[in-house]
Amino acid sequence: GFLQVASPVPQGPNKWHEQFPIAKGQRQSPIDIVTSNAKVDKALSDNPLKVSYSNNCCQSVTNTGASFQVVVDGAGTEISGGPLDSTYKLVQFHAHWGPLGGDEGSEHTVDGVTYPAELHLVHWNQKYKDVGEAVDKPDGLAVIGVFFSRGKEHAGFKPISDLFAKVPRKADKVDISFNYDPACLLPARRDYWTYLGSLTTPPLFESVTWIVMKDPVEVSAEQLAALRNLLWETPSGEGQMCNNYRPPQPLQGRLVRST
Ligand SMILES: CCc1cc2c(cc1OS(N)(=O)=O)CC[C@@H]1[C@@H]2CC[C@]2(C)[C@@H](O)CC[C@@H]12
Ligand SMILES: [Zn+2]
Repeated sequence: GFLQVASPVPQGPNKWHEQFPIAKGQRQSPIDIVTSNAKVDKALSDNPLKVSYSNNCCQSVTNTGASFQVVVDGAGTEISGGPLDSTYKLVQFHAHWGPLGGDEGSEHTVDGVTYPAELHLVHWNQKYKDVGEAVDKPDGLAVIGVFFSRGKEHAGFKPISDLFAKVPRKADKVDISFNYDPACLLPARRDYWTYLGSLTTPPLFESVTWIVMKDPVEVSAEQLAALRNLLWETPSGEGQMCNNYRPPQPLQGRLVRST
């Protein structure tokens, strides 16, 4: 989890409730997905999740000080169907990861199992005028989570992971001049779990319909290591960005549905 230190470095997750009481809310994320408790919902397959991304939507990669973030021009980059009652537009994607070589780092866990990293593709509901209006509404956001496992190199992730060395410091930014279709980061099998949750860092708004893909995608140890080209503030000064994940939160009786 995040480091427990005095400001200016951000406070760790178990201190967030002091400034953001919603941290102890009824629909916080991430959660541990207990697969035996997930309920298969035919409605999810009757109206399949539709992912239609364009291949020139990615504008830039930036170091937010908490993750990398690929900023997307959402034009024509939308998802709908599945658990969603309207069209949601992609605005950014980022990830969370653990220590070098470790197996923790994902935010969601599956029957207590962690993955070395988790990608989040963040979308906002088109019924709102912009992401700023959508961000704190109960149906405002939809985030697709994809687990990264350590294995062979992910050719589709390489153009992005090669850019991390160019944005070492907070607010560093590099333009993406090549065509890139973020759908290449999704697993081939599109089965998922879905539940109502929240942002996983402050402001922790309870505005996210989570869609967590069941299958991880493989990335190489080098690609996981490239995440550490990103630097952030630590108590002893600048250090490699890692462990930027929130641990699982109480389910509070929520239902997790499954395709
Ligand atoms: C990394 C945590 C985070 C913050 C935010 C989002 C997504 C986030 O990651 S996560 N892990 O999917 O919850 C989506 C929308 C962002 C929000 C932070 C606050 C805003 C930037 C608002 O000011 C307008 C859009 C908002
Ligand atoms: Zn995230």
